[in-house]
Amino acid sequence: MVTRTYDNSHFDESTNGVVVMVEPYSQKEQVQQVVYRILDANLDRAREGLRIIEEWCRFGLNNAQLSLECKRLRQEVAKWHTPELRAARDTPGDPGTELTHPQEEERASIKSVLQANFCRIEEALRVLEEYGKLYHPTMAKASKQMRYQVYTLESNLMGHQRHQLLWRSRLYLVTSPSDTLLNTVEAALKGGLTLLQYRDKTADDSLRLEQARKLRQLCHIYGALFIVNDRVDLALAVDADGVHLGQQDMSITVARQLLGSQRLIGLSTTNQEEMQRAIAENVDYIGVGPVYETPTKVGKAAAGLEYVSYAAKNCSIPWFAIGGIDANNINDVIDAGAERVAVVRSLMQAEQPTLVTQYLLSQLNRIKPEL
Ligand SMILES: Cc1ncc(COP(=O)(O)OP(=O)(O)O)c(N)n1
Ligand SMILES: Cc1ncsc1CCOP(=O)(O)O
Ligand SMILES: [Mg+2]
Repeated sequence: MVTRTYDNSHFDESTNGVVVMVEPYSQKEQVQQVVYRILDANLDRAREGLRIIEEWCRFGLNNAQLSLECKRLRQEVAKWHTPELRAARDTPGDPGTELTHPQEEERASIKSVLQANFCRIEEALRVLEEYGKLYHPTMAKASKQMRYQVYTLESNLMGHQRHQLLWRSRLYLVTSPSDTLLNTVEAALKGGLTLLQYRDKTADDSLRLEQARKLRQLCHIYGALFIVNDRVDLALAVDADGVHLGQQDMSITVARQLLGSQRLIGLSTTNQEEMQRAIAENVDYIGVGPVYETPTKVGKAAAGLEYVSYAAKNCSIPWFAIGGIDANNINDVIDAGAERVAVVRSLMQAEQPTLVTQYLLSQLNRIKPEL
């Protein structure tokens, strides 16, 4: 009887404790076995993660192109999962099956599910690349290539999600400095807000960074988009969904170079020429206003409801009417053609931001509920 074991002594109950001839694994074979187990586990991990992403692309987004890319990657991973690697599996002897982190048991949103699984796939592919070098150099190379393809998939998918949510968003809250900043924003998010801009023109950078981080986290939990006003560096530092720029801020070309194609760039416009230029520059959305004069933007002349009507007829990208809009006049702005509005005071100074959010949204949703 030849029994393989990891150590050199072996007690076999079937022979009543009589030590039988054991042919131990050589050290080289033992190491090989461990490498095979690592490869087996990580091939599984990468494939499972890809399947989770694929399900969202297919059923959540109905996106054939993204689904196909997941499937292709999954099949490429499966190609490397040979019977010899599968044979090395030892689930009962794997101490890792019991280990979970509390964060794995709870996810705040689809975005968190996707991000956690992208991390999982990328880690698994990195492991396959390193340990694959001990197995098959071609596998190591293929794993590296797949990891870069997964980064691209992640960037495309996250960009797609952002754009979809932007198009669906009808109400945009632009913040102003407030002692109750986080509470007010959270109340609006509870009311259904899906788009937030952090705007503070006076705070110093350390406070801006701290507040932007907290707001980004809050938006993440509620599945809302988080945009930073004026500052591309701050947007990148907190991994925001995008930036909002004015006509006097950094150029769109430079901002796009810094932010890439998957993050959002919004631009303020006050007239037809600025709107046409913004569209030509491929911004993702524009602000249209100020519709009314407003103390939030002192000294800026109103563009009026005429400009709102022009936007309704001529703007091919999402646009948000902004400036002096509140619960009393929102229907005039809607009647002029607006489907989306941005507000500061109406929500930041509201006693009940959740209710005001719900009311503004209910008015905007009256027009085309399917947006
Ligand atoms: C949605 C939206 N529209 C317009 C503005 C104004 O931007 P800008 O002209 O750069 O002025 P500041 O906000 O920087 O004072 C905006 N912030 N958001
Ligand atoms: C930032 C900005 N840009 C054009 S109007 C405006 C401020 C809008 O603030 P409010 O909603 O309080 O009138
Ligand atoms: Mg600005």
